[in-house]
Amino acid sequence: MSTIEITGLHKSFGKLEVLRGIDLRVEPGEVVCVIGPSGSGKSTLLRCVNLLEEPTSGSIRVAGVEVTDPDTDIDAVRRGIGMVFQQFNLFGHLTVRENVTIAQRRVLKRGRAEADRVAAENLSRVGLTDKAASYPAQLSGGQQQRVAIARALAMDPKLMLFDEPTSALDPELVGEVLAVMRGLAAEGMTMLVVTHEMAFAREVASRVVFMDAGAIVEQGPPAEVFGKPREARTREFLHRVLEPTHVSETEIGAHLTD
Ligand SMILES: Nc1ncnc2c1ncn2[C@@H]1O[C@H](COP(=O)(O)OP(=O)(O)OP(=O)(O)O)[C@@H](O)[C@H]1O
Repeated sequence: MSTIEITGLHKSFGKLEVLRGIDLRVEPGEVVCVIGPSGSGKSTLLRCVNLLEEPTSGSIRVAGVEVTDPDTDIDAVRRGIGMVFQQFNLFGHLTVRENVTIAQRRVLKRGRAEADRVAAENLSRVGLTDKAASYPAQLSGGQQQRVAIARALAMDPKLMLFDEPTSALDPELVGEVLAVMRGLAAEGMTMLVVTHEMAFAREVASRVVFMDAGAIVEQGPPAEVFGKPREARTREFLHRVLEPTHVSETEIGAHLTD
């Protein structure tokens, strides 16, 4: 049974058709990285998986449960999914430890001692044992995002969704978050990751999915998608994001005399 099975997914916002028939499966233990131009629908796809957006049509099964079925207990489905967003969304008035324990206590009804133990375990996993008593404002962006990952992990997710988790970070802090994600991938966590970090996708993904204009244009192992892209649109995108832009003097000249 696939962890995620998306079939014929369409999503429109008014007249704007953002997802135009997505078919995608994520198998247990896979790390699937979704890449593509800005506005191609990557975040919307991720948000449909746990019904943060309501699909216009199509089917989404998470661990065999149809999330679009009105009878599905969506909160129960969400409990099995760890979400990590671009923004860390930590509570500023709570310590790091409290940020990692609050949902465990309220949602999973764990007692304080058990929640603290799980928090300590997961803060250690993301390398932040010494920050448990700090407040978010005392941490760097990279550390705050690692707290957000520890918070998600503390809920024992079966699957994790990452929506551009490093986009809000200064470049020197990106590596520490990617290192934590790399560690999770190595542990066999099932991950669906929307990312602009091509090096991460290339090294860590079991499969790379290239989206453009609301559709999956091509997908495959990173060596194939990055090394020998089949579709012209994939090649153009990769050329644009991987190559430094060179504008020759002739091109500048041509532009000026237009
Ligand atoms: N709630 C919304 N209401 C209206 N339009 C929306 C909404 N959410 C997204 N869109 C539009 O849907 C399109 C796809 O957005 P989405 O965020 O999924 O793209 P993306 O590929 O993740 O882009 P980026 O890489 O820039 O984050 C965009 O044109 C966006 O403006």
